[in-house]
Amino acid sequence: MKPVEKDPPTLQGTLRKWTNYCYGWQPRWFVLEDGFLTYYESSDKVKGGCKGGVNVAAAEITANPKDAYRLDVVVPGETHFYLKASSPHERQEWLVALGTIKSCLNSEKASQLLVEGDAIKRKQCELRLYCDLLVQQVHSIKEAVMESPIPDVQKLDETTALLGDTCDTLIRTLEECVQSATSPPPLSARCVSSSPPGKKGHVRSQSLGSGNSRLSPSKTSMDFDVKESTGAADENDEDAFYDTALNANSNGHENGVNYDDADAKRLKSYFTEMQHSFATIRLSEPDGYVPTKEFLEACSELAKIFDVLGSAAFAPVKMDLNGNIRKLTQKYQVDQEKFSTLQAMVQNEIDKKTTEKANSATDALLWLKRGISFLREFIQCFENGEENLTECANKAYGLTLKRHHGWVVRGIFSIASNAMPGRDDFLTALCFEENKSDVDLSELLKQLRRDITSYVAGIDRCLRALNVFYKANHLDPDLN
Ligand SMILES: CCCCCCCCCCCCC/C=C/[C@@H](O)[C@H](CO[C@@H]1O[C@H](CO)[C@@H](O)[C@H](O)[C@H]1O)NC(=O)CCCCCCCCCCCCCCCCC
Repeated sequence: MKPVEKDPPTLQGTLRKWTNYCYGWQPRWFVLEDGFLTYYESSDKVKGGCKGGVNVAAAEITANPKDAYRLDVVVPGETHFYLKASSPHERQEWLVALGTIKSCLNSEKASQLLVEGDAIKRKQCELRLYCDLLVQQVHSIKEAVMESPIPDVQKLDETTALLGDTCDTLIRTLEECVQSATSPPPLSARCVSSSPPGKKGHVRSQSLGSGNSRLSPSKTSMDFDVKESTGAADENDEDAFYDTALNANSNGHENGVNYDDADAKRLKSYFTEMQHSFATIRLSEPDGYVPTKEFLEACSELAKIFDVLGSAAFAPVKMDLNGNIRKLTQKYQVDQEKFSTLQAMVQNEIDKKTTEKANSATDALLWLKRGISFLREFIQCFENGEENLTECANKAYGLTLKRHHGWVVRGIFSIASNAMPGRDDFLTALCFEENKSDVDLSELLKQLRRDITSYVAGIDRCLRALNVFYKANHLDPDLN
């Protein structure tokens, strides 16, 4: 590593870069200079030209919370550099240099932080809450260490992971704060997405918490990655993980709802473009077993709604949802045939008396069920004519999740529900037409209502069947 005394900072050195599944992590020579991170085959091949590069101002830089060597430099939908330093200390140096460059480059925009809008005030509240959360989580870690001679490692792991997540969210929110101040964008403009989530290779209109993607300068001639990493981006993408793990035999379909010719002019929306939907899940007759694969696929697709809604405030919710999907996916993969239905998975734990074990499928599914019940109530409230989506979220929360949450999580919910867009922006966000401004909102709403009806019917079928099973086995305190 060679720091070069310059302002903004310059750094060069070898990092291992993820290439693909054949070649894995390969050493490459990286140069951070003039706001760009470029890489070369090796230090002695610099004259041969760089293999790729990224405009640091436009990139999200993340320190992997689980791997102390790894950092990611990502321009959402464009360039993914998954990197490993040779030591945590070296990673830190790269992070500091990249972060410093980023803030240098953005400081001109940041200096315009004079606009005192509602958005900023709300973000300030979020920041305060995240600080409280940090204090609380540090306290929990302290407790976990002190409570007995042998610290509870699992509790420690969970709390430290949460602490990392909170820090990430805090930082993202700070970035959003700066960006709201420099250019408060109308949500309808923010969520413009020409290709929807759920399709491979889609360009996320806005990744969670990445304020920068919103204001990213358009791709410059330097934002490129010479195709060394076929599929590497997908393989490292959390969403892609679920698609890949669950989707081995799945054909693309238009959310399984049959539309006749009269629907030929259907507007593209979150629902028409989704690959997996609750609407298409078929339960076994007459037992009502819920197919594991299809259910988890539909849940993964649901988690993508938070990318569409696009606020960092939804990050903890998405993370929790994906965490439970991951737990169930992992168990499913142990024996796909045996665990082809959700009930079979839970029954297996009942038989082994492990339903109450940490990370059990039973517990993960219980929380998924609660989340989906929340969604069900949220939609119901909207369908009943409530146009204020924060109200819908509050109502649904009171009916489903609130009683299971302590004050910290209630605070997180409050942030998330206040980040809900207004009705029109919400509808526009669900619309995936390229020229959203030309779309007749009432036409869109009519279509969405039809799609939502079959979506909700699918949710109801699954929830009913799962509730019967959970109730019969005394696995859900809400039902007994
Ligand atoms: C309307 C938008 C706001 C969405 C807000 C949803 C409500 C979120 C409530 C706040 C959740 C904060 C995140 C973390 C919470 C967890 O602490 C909590 C408990 O976690 C569980 O702990 C167990 C151990 O005790 C552990 O074993 C288990 O694995 C773990 O999960 N988790 C929860 O409360 C679950 C929350 C899931 C919420 C999913 C909501 C999905 C609904 C999406 C609504 C989108 C609205 C647009 C709809 C458009 C039409 C499709």
